[in-house]
Amino acid sequence: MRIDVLTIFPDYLAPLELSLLGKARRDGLVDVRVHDLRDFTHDRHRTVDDSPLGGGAGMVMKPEPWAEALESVIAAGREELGDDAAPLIVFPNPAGAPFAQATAQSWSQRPWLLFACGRYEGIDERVYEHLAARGHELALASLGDYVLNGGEVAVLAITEAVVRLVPGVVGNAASLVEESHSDGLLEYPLYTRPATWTAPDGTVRAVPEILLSGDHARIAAWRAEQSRLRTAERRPDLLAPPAPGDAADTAPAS
Ligand SMILES: COC(=O)c1ccnc(N)c1
Repeated sequence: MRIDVLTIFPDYLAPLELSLLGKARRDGLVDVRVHDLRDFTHDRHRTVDDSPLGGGAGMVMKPEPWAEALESVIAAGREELGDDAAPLIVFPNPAGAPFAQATAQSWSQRPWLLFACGRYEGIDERVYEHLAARGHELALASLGDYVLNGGEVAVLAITEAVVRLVPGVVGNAASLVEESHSDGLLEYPLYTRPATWTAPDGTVRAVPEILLSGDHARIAAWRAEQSRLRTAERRPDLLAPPAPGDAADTAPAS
C-alpha cells in the first residue's frame, strides 16, 4: 500500500515512522510519503491561505497550491505504481462521513491512499469540484462530531486503523478478529494473571471462573454474551440496523 500525505505541517506526521507503522514501512508493506503543501507555492511567503470571500472569520486554503500539489503527487505516484493507478483522495473533515471500522477494512485493501490535510477554516470548495471533474475518487472522513485545528491528527488515527489491517503488519492476524467493532460489537472484558488479585485497597478480585475452566466452547459463548451485554449497555446504537451511507467509503455528496 502506498500512502501520500499533503500537509503544511509535515513534522506532525513523524509518528508514522514509529513502531508498528515504522516496521510495516521497513518491511515494504506500506510506502508512506509526506509532502509539504508549501513546496507548491511560488511567492516569497509561501502563501497557502487567504480571507474567505463573502466575509467571515478565519482563513481559507487557496486552490492553486492544492491543485498543483495534488497533480504533482498523483503524477509521482503513477511513475511508480503505473499510469492507471488512482488514489482514493481522503480529506479528513468534520463535515465528512463517519470513519468506522468498516471504512478501515475497506481502505486497507486499496493500493493507494492520498490524504489531504486541511487547516484554517478549510479548503476552497473548487478544489473538490476540480478533482471530481477530473474523475478522481474523493472521500471526506470524520473521526467524530468535534473540530480539530487540522487534518493531520485524523490522518494519524486513520492511517493506524487502516495499516494495522494490512496483511502481515500485525504479527498475529487472529488478534484482529475479536477486537471491538471487528464484528460490529464491543470487545468482551479481558483478564490475565494473577487469577486472584489483591488490589491496593485490599480488595481481592478474582477473574470469572469460566475463564479457568479450560472449556473453550463455554468460554467462547460467555465472551460472545459479554460482548452483546457490553454493546447493549454502552453502544446500543451499534445494535440498531445501519442507516444508508453510514461509512466514509465513497465520494462525498456534492
Ligand atoms: C480539520 O479537520 C478536522 O477538524 C476533523 C477531521 C476529521 N474528523 C474530525 N472530527 C475533525
